[in-house]
Amino acid sequence: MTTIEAIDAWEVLDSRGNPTVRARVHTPDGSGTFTVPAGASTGSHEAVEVRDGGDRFGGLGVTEAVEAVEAELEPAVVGRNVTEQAAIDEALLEADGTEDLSRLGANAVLGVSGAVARTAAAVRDEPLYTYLAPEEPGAIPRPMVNILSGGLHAHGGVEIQDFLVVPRGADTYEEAIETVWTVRRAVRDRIEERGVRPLVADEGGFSPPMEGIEEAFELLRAGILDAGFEPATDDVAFAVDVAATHFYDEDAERYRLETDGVSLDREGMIDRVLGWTESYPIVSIEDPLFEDDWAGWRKLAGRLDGVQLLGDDFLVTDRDRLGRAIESGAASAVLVKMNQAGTITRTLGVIERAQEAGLSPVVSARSGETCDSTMADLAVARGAGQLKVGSLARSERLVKYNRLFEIADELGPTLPNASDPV
Ligand SMILES: O=C(O)[C@@H](CO)OP(=O)(O)O
Ligand SMILES: [Mg+2]
Repeated sequence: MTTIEAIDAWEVLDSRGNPTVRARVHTPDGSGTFTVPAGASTGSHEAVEVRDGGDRFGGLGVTEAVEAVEAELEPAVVGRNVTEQAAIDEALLEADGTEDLSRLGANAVLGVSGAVARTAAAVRDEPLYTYLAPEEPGAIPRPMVNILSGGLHAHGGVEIQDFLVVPRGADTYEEAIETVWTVRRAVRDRIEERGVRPLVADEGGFSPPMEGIEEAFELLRAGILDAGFEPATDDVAFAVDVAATHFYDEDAERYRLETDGVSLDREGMIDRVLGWTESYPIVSIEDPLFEDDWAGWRKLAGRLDGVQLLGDDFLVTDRDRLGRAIESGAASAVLVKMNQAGTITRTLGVIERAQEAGLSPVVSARSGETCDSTMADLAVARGAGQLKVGSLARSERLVKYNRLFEIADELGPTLPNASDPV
């Protein structure tokens, strides 16, 4: 048994330059650190991060969350065996006392929970991806990689948040990354040819001016062809994170797609999404409808054929919402973000529940990231099959992609079968 002796926490900065929580767990046999990411296009049902308000860092400071780690969470876990992740996470939830972790903050709680997992793996002298595995770890996940960005991540531009590519024709991780790198380079060249600077958004995707949403899809298609691949579901496919909640006008019940000059009701939005899937080789579509439109999601699920319907703001890595989606058939995949759940144990529970029910878990980063690679190990440990980290640029993204190169070297580079049901 290795007991937790102490926990430290600091306010550090994330990839947007915003304050976030870093925690370190100390034991006699070693220590481990975890740094918490933060979303911009957050779902309203996710676990709540605590920010200070007031003048410090424009109200975004996390001193209260940092203090909560040392004042309330440390006493709740000191003396416990560091490998008892589930019991420790339960104690953290009890110390907070709210379902959404809004008292002490999901950023405080996850900081400790993540650092406990990392410390336990270090103490056992094993990689995190085997420590977090039930028995054997799974394969390297197939990445879906952001090429073009819009919505809240681009601070203007198209409303659709992520246009991604999925290297479905690649058999190995290395081949997948090289494929996407080539496509990204080709898209960058096309943007430059238009006399526009290829500046990147929060997740490293390009965000050139667009006259319509179709133009973004066409740019992806052209980049794939320029790179020598086929824009096709079995070669280089498309994925989209619509993040529709963030351009939905709840009062008017309309989706305002200003880039296309339209304002759509639910039926109109469903038809538009289906139109995209008919025109382009889309294999995965995330948050195409408002986060609380359960009836709309069910309807769309019934009309999509062979396209993964992925819930992010809709399911918020929450067991209950996932359970409801499974029962009602409202989604076929769940995005998994540790800080939406708030603890490692809750996150693992969501992955397990999804896998039992035949839904695909897609392990995801946040738009405000840190150079913490835990999510890469988590995805491998649980055989999640798919991973969404952002673009092949910016170090907070690359640390995850590069961690997978290391793991691939140890475990073998083969990706899960691309023809598995999406
Ligand atoms: O919507 C998403 O899937 C994520 C990552 O792309 O964004 P954010 O972290 O801002 O919620
Ligand atoms: Mg999303």
